Amino acid sequence: MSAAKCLESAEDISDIAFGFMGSKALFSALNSDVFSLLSEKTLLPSEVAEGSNLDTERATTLLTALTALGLVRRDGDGFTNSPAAEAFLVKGKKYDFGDYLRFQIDRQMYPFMTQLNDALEGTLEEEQVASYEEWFSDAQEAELYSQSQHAGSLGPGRSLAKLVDLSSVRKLLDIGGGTGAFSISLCKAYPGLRSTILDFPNVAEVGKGFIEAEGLENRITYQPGNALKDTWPAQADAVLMSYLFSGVPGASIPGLVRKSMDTLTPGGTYMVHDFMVDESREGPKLAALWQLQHTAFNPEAKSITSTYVSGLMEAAGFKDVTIKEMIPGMTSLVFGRKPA
Ligand SMILES: Nc1ncnc2c1ncn2[C@@H]1O[C@H](CSCC[C@H]([NH3+])C(=O)O)[C@@H](O)[C@H]1O
Repeated sequence: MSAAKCLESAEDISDIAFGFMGSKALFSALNSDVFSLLSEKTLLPSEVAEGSNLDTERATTLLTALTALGLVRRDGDGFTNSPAAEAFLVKGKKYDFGDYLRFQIDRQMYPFMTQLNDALEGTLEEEQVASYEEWFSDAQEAELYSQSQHAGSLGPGRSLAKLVDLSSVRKLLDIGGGTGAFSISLCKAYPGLRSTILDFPNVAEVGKGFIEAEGLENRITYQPGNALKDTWPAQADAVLMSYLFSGVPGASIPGLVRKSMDTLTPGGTYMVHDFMVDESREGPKLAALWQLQHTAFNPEAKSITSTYVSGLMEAAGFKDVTIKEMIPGMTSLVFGRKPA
């Protein structure tokens, strides 16, 4: 349960209202490679300017903002990375997620937020409503999104492999599986596993590259298509839907749960991973905000709770339905078993 913060002051409101300036400072610094330049050293603004596409005056302005945000810190006359920036924003570091922020968040999610008001009021123009199908019919958009999503999902895929025992599963169906990050992590953890990914054709093209790079092309294959319209591969002993519910119209979710029940072999496992808020609707904050973000381009999206998902699964006949937190403060996993 997340107890929501209850604000008292005007400054608290300003922090939210002006938060977008901080987001942009972070994205601009990533685009200009500032954190990589400052990695394990202290530089003057002129030296940052020299190593980037900034000039000294503007490098000073940006470094000052980054310092005020705590992403960077002063060190004598110069600037250096905070421990968080050093660990998570420097290119090539093990836990670097800078490209995910730069590509998916800054270039794709941020612009969608400018249409949130219209989305909430139901006045979005037809062409602003971006089902993933239309959005990803543009190969470049599909690539930009999927490349960064891939990096973000490999870790959660490893967590899933530990949370659910898939040792007796032979055939996984990864619906909306994207570039296969979950399938790759699960196949690495379970040598007897094979996966079929159902996703749009342009996503499949990007995914094939990742799968070949892992040498898993014999175990992970694509069936390109639309999960809401096209036939699914018959008979799987596990079905996974990770971040599918947040991208489809809310009204289609119950049908996806029932269809998973029909597709699974007896004893099969169904897993749903997504942004889910608590039943109390107090948070977690990032789950609630991500649901709002999805509404900006998919106004028919539903703000789901984990108990809504577990209820649908139980109504469809799933047993031993279990809820676990996956990405702390952000996503949940609900899984259950089809009776043998
Ligand atoms: N109707 C649909 N049919 C097939 N795939 C879809 C549909 N709607 C959304 N998707 C895909 O769902 C994915 C959401 S992103 C999540 C990718 C992956 N499951 C992961 O967790 O990393 C994108 O790759 C979309 O193309």
